[in-house]
Amino acid sequence: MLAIDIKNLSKSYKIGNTKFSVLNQINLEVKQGEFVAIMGPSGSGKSTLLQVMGLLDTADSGTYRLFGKQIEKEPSNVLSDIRGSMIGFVFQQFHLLSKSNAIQNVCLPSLYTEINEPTKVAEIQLKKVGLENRTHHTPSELSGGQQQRVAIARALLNDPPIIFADEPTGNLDSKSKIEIMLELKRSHEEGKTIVMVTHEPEMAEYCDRIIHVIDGKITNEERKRKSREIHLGTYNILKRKSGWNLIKGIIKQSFFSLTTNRLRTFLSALGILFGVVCVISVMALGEGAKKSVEDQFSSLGANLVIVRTGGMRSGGVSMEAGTINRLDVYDVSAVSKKFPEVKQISAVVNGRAQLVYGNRNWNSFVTGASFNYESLRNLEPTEGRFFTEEEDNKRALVCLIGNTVVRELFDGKNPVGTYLKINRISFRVIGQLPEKGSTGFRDQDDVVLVPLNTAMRRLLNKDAVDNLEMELDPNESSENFIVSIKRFLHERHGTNESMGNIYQVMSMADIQSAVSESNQTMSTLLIALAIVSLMVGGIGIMNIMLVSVKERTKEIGLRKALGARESDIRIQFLIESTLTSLTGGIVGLVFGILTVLFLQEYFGWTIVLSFPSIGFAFLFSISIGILFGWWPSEYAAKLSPIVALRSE
Ligand SMILES: Nc1ncnc2c1ncn2[C@@H]1O[C@H](COP(=O)(O)OP(=O)(O)OP(=O)(O)O)[C@@H](O)[C@H]1O
Repeated sequence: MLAIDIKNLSKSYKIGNTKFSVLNQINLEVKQGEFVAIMGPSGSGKSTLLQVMGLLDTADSGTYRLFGKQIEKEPSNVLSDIRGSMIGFVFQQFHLLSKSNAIQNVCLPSLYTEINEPTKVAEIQLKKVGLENRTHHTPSELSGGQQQRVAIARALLNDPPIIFADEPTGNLDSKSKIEIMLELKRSHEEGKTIVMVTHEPEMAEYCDRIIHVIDGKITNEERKRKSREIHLGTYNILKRKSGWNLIKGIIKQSFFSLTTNRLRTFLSALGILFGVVCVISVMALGEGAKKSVEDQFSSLGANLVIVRTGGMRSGGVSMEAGTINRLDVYDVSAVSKKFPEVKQISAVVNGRAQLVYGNRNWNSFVTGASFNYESLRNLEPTEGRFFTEEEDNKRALVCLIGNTVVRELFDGKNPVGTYLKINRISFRVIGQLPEKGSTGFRDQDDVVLVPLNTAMRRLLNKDAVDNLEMELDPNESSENFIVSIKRFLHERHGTNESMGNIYQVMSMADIQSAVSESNQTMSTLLIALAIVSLMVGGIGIMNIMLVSVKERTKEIGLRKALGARESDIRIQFLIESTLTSLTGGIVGLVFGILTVLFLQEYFGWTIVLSFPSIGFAFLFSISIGILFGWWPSEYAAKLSPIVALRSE
């Protein structure tokens, strides 16, 4: 069986609309075990012929059998597998990976082809080429001759039956040229078929046979010596690596490539990092805002509805809310009777008063309400007790005070049992109200609470009440209730809608859902912005990946020459972009959590860090890596091996 059997092979290159014929009806036979040199003037087509024979390029017409296997119609994956298992390449420019050391470079083919104990084989090959003391040197730490010897060791790793060498001595000094030729000769003596392109007659002298090519045609042949006849029979093709074994190797390579280019990796991960910090913070703040709104409203009381007297038009003049009080204490029983859905109700009066304790003064807000105000407004005292119905009926001089008043007048000490002057009247403090916080425009803890009748008759001198506050059955629609109660109050007080918005009714549940809705809109908007920033980060990754593909085009060509399939290259670049965005995602996650904790600690903002938001940011960053890495990976995968190897 012939090693190479070429019949009527032609190839042309197209530049613009013009076709240039490079190989013209080539017929060539190379026996197993031959050492053949191809010579000819520059531009005659020697390298093109070698590349077609090495399956790095394809011919336009003609037939080609390599060790009996018909090549022309094979798909690119099969060609990759044949290159990986049957062919060794030695190039003029060595094509070593600059960041990998000698042993790593020699082992590279084992990434794609199943080779037994590749490191051991690599060490043996490096020893054979006299580099046993240079195994951990990178190409920049080796001479040109030594680099080419590493490349020869690499070409021999998979023990291929044939080696294609394109000007292997072209870049070397005369001493190194001889060393390299001796290495090739040794391989030849070990049974390899070698086809070498050279323009140096001295180098061709090492070969058995010289083929002269001029203008894409074989013009003549010279036989230097008789070749040893070798018959390998059917060559036992090495298997391509597959499954986890293959992926594991590619992941290792990706890690290596990312860690040897740390700055580039860091810069491309930066966009994702900021994006994830934004997503985490915005989601935590959004959830926090939602929670604080819920807390605020639940502290106001369950399903609370407040009726207050609004403005009224008098002779065409609109008057301010609360100008005319039409509500009275009798409305309480009337409403309870009329509306069974009202579970409890209290009349409320408000005013301001001067408080004096010892030599301290404080102007505060006074509220008068019924004894059931405790359950209506969730006001269970933190110290002492609430006033009773009896105390309300007797207009007792007792009060409960809010936290701000306790702080201003009592230095935060328990005030229960002391006497406090409210508008010069002495009241006994019977309880301290729970903390309610600020609603934004009013400090709800700056308050003194007294029984309704005490407030109306002894403190504020009011006949009318300011508000009716009630708890509505949660199963009732507050919308219908608001309409009914307004109508009822108009009827009771002889007023009507045309007189103005006399009764203003607020349902806390409605207000809460309105506030939550606007919060939701705000956080959706912010999340959208954060996602846009992640996208921008993704575009950053894509740009850097594209630059990286361009920069590493030769490396891609080399990997393909050594047996990498399109899918292997695609996976490698996809893993690189995904690992980059994942790194950004993980670091962003840590910074995001720290940012959120910082905001909570120093600004006192309510923050809710939820696992779904962390998971979302994490998964999103991986997806960005895959999404934006796809195009550069596809571009790299589709590069033709020879175009990639020849790129500048
Ligand atoms: N990708 C390409 N596109 C267009 N023309 C090409 C391409 N590659 C090679 N050529 C042309 O094909 C011809 C043969 O090139 P090839 O590299 O095979 O020649 P060679 O004999 O090896 O030359 P040298 O000894 O200078 O390397 C040259 O004229 C070259 O310009």
